[in-house]
Amino acid sequence: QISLKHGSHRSGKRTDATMQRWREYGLGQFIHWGIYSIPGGGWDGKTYGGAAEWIRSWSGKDAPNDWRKTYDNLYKQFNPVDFNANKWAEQAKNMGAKYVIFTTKHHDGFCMWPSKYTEYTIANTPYKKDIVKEVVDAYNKVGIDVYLYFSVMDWSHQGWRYDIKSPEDSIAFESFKKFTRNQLLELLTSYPSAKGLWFDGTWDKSWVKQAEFADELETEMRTLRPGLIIGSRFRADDFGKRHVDSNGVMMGDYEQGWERNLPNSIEDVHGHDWDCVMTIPDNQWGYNSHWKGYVKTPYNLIEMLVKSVSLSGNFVINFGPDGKGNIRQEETSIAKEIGDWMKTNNEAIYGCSHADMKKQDWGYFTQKGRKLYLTVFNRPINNCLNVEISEKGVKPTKAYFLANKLPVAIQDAGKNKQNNNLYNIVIPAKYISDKPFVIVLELEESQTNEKAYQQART
Ligand SMILES: Cc1ccc([C@@H]2N[C@@H](C)[C@@H](O)[C@H]2O)cc1
Repeated sequence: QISLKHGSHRSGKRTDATMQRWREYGLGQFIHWGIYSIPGGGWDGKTYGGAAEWIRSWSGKDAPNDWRKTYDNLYKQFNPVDFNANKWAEQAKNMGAKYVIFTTKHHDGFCMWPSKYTEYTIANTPYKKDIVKEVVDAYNKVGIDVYLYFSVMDWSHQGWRYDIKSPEDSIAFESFKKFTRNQLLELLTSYPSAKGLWFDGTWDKSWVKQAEFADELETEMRTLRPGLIIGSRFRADDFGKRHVDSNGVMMGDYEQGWERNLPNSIEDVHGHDWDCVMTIPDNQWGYNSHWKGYVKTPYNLIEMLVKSVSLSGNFVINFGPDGKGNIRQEETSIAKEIGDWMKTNNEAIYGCSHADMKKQDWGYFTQKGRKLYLTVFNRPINNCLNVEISEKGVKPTKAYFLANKLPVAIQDAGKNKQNNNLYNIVIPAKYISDKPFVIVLELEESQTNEKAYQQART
């Protein structure tokens, strides 16, 4: 055990109601929207390869000439006339999202709210209005909780440094730390209904060296907003360790490392709360006019959602509106397909978590109380869903389609070598589905188990 002043201040999951609400979300929406959405990954008719929200950092042959100057003046033309936060919120509601993570400030430093601490904000654009407020109000109105994405790394600020290598650097970075604290407190006081902060841009050596400052700032924010939810990506410990401290204990309230990635087993989760944030194309968060490579289908995303919940995590799908405030057609149709699926099957998602069941090839288990939800992606040729119950004295008593409650047969398939009970859940051959479907399996303590309990009691 290494003694740490600025490591994790809590081991194990948070047990308060606010965190339980977070745990039950299942599905979230990420929105990356900012000045980078105007170029959309290209300029002067030429498109570039990297992630569109990083276009300010491109240079040389990878960017138009005189690019930095052009980029830093883009805000003067930012006027998203098609933006309608209520339309976005409605679409997210219909998709089945329970929370949204919205980019208040990405790495380029442009603020989508009228921050008092810099001129580089929405207030100084033709649009003028407070976009963060419009998003917070519209999403809250339809019952979707709002989380604010904030990039600590801020390329536009004079005091930002990648590393601190000289007295000048440390003086400059002190001004940057003050600025960062001011903006975070400003966000928390301006948008009191925001439930949490989703931090990014915290890998720079300069920031990793700020264990004490970041720890005190996190405490200050949690004091200002009791119940505030902050992930593992905000700060580093005394020795620069991030996400988990030098004793291997996670910092923050949930693991934020699953970016464009998913755990493969419950062991990978290490008992933490976690979210996976996922792009629809391979690796574009901000609007890119030319999606290159594979674009995930609604069913790829639904499988990732069900897999996330089956491993007790939340799944967050990213949308990148364009410079005029439109959500692109590909994202709209994906939101619709997922929403249609969720309307029928959301009972297998909301409030569900990992079931201590052996993973089967046909799909995933999620669980809520004594109900198991079997979401089938790979229907077996013989229509038998194998289920193996290791918990002694527990047996399935009822099985039915979630969609229409029609019963499904349960076959006792004996025991395996490990003496676990095997069952086949038999899908009627005539049942046809071109979409993943859910079967509910109700479990009960079997009589033998209760009898044993009775004997023990007399
Ligand atoms: C190497 C790398 C740094 C930052 C990112 C940012 N995190 C995502 C949530 C997006 O904001 C992306 O720009 C992605 C990859």
